[in-house]
Amino acid sequence: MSDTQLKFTKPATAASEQIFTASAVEFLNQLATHFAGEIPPLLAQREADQARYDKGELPDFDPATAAVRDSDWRVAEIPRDLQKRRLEITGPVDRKMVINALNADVDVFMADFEDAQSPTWDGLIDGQLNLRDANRGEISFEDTAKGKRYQLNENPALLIARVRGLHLPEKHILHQGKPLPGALLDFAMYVFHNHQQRLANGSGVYFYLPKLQHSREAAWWSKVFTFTEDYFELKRGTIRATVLIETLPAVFQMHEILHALKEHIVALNCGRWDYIFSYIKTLRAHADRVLPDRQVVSMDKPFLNAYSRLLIQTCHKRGALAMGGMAAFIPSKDEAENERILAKVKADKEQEFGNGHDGTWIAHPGLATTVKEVYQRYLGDSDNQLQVLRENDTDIDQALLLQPCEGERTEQGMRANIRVSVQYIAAWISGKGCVPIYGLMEDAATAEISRTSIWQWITHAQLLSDGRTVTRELFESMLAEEAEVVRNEVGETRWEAENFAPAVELFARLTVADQLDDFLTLPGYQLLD
Ligand SMILES: CC(=O)SCCNC(=O)CCNC(=O)[C@H](O)C(C)(C)COP(=O)(O)OP(=O)(O)OC[C@H]1O[C@@H](n2cnc3c(N)ncnc32)[C@H](O)[C@@H]1OP(=O)(O)O
Ligand SMILES: O=CC(=O)O
Ligand SMILES: [Mg+2]
Repeated sequence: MSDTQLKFTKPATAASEQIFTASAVEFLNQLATHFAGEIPPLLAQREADQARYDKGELPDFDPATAAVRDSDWRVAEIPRDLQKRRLEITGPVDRKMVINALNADVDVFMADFEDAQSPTWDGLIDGQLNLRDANRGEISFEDTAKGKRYQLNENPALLIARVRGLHLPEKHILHQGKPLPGALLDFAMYVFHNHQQRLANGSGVYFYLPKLQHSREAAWWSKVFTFTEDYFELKRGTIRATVLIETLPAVFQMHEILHALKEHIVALNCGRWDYIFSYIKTLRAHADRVLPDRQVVSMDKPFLNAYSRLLIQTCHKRGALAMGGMAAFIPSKDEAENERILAKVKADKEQEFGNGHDGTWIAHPGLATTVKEVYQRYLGDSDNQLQVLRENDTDIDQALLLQPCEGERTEQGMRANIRVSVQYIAAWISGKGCVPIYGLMEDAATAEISRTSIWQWITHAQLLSDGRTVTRELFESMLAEEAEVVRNEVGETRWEAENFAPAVELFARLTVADQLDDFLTLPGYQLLD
């Protein structure tokens, strides 16, 4: 410990001392020393790729790795407890949510340090403690206001932790004077505090990896996993990953990503919301591929259905599971409205299981029964649909994956994007990474679609359905009006206490900028903690 190159910028607390023990810090220091320095070049490569797309090139399959796509190989065998993942609930890592999710009628709980989690220092530490306690079966929670006690039921769901993306720094720990990559921190502490318990439970240490853009990033994770297994003298493959295919460049790299991680990977997942965001971001300079209203961009659109089918074809050929994604609807207390919501969720999940996905996501336990009925019809007694090979899907090429999405751009759609962006950014910089807004689950990925859509409409001077051109001035006048709408909706007390004014300011700045900011969470992070 004495030669650690890590410096903590926050004073220790009773909670942080349980996570940052001397041996945990030593492991983190080792990981950072070996691997943190490789992240800036990986991020620089993303920028270099983007510069080519900005000059007119389009993402495509890489001819240099044709041999990986064309040759025969399979990923390592999927561990028994990861073969049945028909329904997964996701949620941030706060204590009540963790217990409710593990008790839900689902196979897996994806505990999220990413899209659904605003990375406050205290929230991250609590999250690690909550997952440690959950793995030990020792988690409980007392809601004194409601007089309700929460504890784990028998046979809780299987826990998979999602770490932050490679772009997000952790400013409260410096390594050699620079912020540590957030992903390394989340990964290191989760492995350190849980590997023994999870092995004792007869399982392994399981992760979701978000927002990869290229197989070189998967190769980096493979090295991190291998190093970690050697460090703790764990059998190769104790650590297993599910990789989200949720960036446009990554859809052209799926075989390569599976190959780079083939000793550790078990599945790919259609992270549809970030994928749509990435479509906007990657093709920001392409005026012929501007997306319509967010509500129109659903998974039955040809470019998104092709993405789902190609992911299934790729995974099943390689012996990996193909997970579906998140329908963002959440239940309503209004009965008629709830019926409409459940019908939409059902239709969405029908398409996924009909395509051949092995499982899917829900954001709320109230959707479990509806989705269960769907997967039971497709899977019967089977754990998964690995036998669905989609070999006849020869139509999926670059043109289809990038096909422009038809649909209107409306004033109503633009105003909804504004209100959602303001409310989500306010929540995020107040420490809440996932919130219900107008009947939808909004998290970092869905909110990114709202704010980048408007940037794209302004940048490419799009026409609204009423004939008006979207300009900065139009946006600014709508923002002033919609901010007032939100202010009336949330009330003066919340407006003042929950960072709505800084949210409006940040959102306005990002939306009228000449250059598109890659992630709202990067400038947002400067306002956090
Ligand atoms: C694009 C992507 O990356 S998707 C993945 C990331 N996003 C997510 O994980 C979203 C997870 N979902 C959520 O965070 C929540 O459902 C929200 C914020 C959208 C809505 O939460 P709430 O406002 O609490 O909903 P609501 O009041 O209907 O909740 C009812 C109960 O269900 C529980 N609940 C709701 N969602 C979840 C969940 N995902 N996991 C576990 N429990 C949940 C609540 O804790 C509450 O429990 P209680 O009755 O014991 O108090
Ligand atoms: O992480 C999931 C997504 O849809 O984004
Ligand atoms: Mg995502």
